[in-house]
Amino acid sequence: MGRDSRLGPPQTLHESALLFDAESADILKKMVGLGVTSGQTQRFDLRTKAGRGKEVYVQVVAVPKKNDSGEVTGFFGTIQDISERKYAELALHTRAQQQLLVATLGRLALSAASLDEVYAEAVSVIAQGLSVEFSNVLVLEGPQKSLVLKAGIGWKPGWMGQPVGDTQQQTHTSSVFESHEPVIIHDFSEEPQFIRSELLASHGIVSSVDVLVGGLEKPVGVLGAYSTTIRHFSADDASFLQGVANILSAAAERHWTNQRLSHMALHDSLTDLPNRSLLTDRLNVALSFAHRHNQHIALLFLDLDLFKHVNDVFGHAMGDQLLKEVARRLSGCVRAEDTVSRQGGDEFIVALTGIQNAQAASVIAEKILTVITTPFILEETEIILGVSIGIACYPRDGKDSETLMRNADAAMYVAKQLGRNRYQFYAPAMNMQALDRLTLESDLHRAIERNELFLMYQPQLSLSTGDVLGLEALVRWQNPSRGLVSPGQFIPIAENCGLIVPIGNWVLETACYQHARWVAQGLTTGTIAVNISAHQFQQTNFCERVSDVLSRTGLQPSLLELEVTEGVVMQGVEQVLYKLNALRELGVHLAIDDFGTGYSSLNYLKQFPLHRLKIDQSFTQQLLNDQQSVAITKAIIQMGHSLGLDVLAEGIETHDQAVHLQSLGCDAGQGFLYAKPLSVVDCEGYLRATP
Ligand SMILES: Nc1nc2c(ncn2[C@@H]2O[C@@H]3COP(=O)(O)O[C@H]4[C@@H](O)[C@H](n5cnc6c(=O)[nH]c(N)nc65)O[C@@H]4COP(=O)(O)O[C@H]3[C@H]2O)c(=O)[nH]1
Repeated sequence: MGRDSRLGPPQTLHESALLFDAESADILKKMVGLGVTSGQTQRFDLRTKAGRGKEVYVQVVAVPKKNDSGEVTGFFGTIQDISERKYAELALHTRAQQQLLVATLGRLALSAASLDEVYAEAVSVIAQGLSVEFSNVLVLEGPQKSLVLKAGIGWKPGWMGQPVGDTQQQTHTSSVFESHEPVIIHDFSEEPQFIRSELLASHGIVSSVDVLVGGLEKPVGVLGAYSTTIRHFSADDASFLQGVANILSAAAERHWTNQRLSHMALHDSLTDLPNRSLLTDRLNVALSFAHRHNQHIALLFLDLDLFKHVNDVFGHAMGDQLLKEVARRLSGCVRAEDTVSRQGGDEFIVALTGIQNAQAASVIAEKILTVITTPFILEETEIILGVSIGIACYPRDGKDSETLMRNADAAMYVAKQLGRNRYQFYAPAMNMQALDRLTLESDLHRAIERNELFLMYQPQLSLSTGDVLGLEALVRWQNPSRGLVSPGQFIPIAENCGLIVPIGNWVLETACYQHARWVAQGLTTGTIAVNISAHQFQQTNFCERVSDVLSRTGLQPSLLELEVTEGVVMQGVEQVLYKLNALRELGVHLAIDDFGTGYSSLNYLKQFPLHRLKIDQSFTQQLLNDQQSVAITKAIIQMGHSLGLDVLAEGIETHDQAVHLQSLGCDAGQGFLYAKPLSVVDCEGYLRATP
């Protein structure tokens, strides 16, 4: 203050005013003036600067001295230092303000649409709460763990969104990451151990306080307040800042959790590809865009061929790995704006947007066929896959996502029917086929109870002696409105809808019963072969059922031959082996049907207790004009013999085929050359006529 205290108490208003700075002196004079006119005692607080700039608060009480006529002639009074109380009051006020700010930020953090909004509010809260010119939120981003200026107050334009450092540099922020404690710097020039970042240096920052914005798995970043003049940030300042940081870390966690949840809701958890609902969303957006801009969209429905075998033979873990790899390869076939999605199982949908014409889709389909048929190497095992692709195009094949998906699916089904590993564009007739499939399925449900199924029997002969070695039972369905339906038509449908089990059981029982009768009549000593489908074979009580049928029909077990396809025995080798052994114990014969068309591994075949390999009729029929078929047939016969098995060729239609097969060493045959599948009556006649 501007008066020497050795002079004693001030005697005049002027002397009193010298105690204060100009602003407070002015207030003093005004208040005393008010006392003169009102004649009232004046009581007021003044703030002024003491030595070294420290602020001092005083309370002034000025009591007017009056003469006999009541006029104010002077003042006496007191000036009391109330700084301590005032500072305490101010601190309380600041805390209350800060709490209010934190509470407001907390509320905003709950309702904000984005994290950026919360960050922006946080820096303004810091600036207000600590009365600083500079504040910021630095967020850790990217693999390099850069600290990016996400929000700030006071910084020059151009810095926002920029990386301003990382956790590796020896700065005060890296120290925050290391210690997880607030770092307060009163004066950077006195803390040479910290490199001042370019951001701080270019703004002339002298003092700082920084705290960590923590996170459950990793820190979010740092929050800081800065001053260009020396400022002694207190522990209270740091704890206010930490309060703000805690709100940010909770908001960031909540934001990431929401992001994760919505990602999970829209993506397939195994491959991370978009799922059906994200695909539908994107497709709807793309459809309205294509509508406005006269563009085409193609939807490719993909189903992996024989993927189930991979799961069965190599296990689900390998199946999962394979699906991930398939997803990766598919994503590599399309542009970023296209969508590859997994529908579940081994089904994928690829949506190609903004294509010039429908034919452009065939280029991608070819690409997909190439990448999927390129062998996959997983855990040193080579796996070969195929894929059937159905293509539906907007606007030609459908105007909405649902129709396009349905039609692409129908086209995929046709691609599968046509022999797999190919693509097929949708045609309106395909939906009729799908409808037909459905009505066929519902008719098939009633086929057994309405006695519409019956069996035909096809003789199997020794190629060298011409003796009848046995018969193969082949099911037929005589439907009143459809007429005679071939098994090629209804067996795959029965397999898909589970009806194959009751149908298969009926066939087994009927064939065994019929054969036992023929044996009893002395008409045959050969076997009866019955086709067993995968579902039937997989039933846990399959062996008991066979044994039960044998004892009920009285058929000798060695006269029953069960024909299973390669696919059936390649499903879960351990279990199959157990079942096949149990069947052998019963005394039943086992044959592998359609051999050469599947994926048998010789290693497994060696372990199975088999009696016969049946060469698929496709090889027999190509025998005379295709060298490759000759080579395969020869190899199958040699392999069968080396495993001690009997080999039978299916579909022999000509004498030349029979001679050729015999020359290759084939043991037995069946086909139209000898006899077509025969009704019970015709078969009886055939057996009687055969010596
Ligand atoms: N082109 C030609 N074909 C010949 C010749 N000789 C026989 N075939 C036909 O070839 C098929 C042989 O049966 P598959 O390979 O077991 O193939 C069977 C079998 O996989 C399945 N199937 C038939 N009956 C049953 C059954 O009771 N249960 C199960 N699960 N499947 C059955 O349906 C398939 C087709 O049966 P089908 O239509 O009866 O057709 C039979 C038979 O009629 C020939 O010389 N030339």
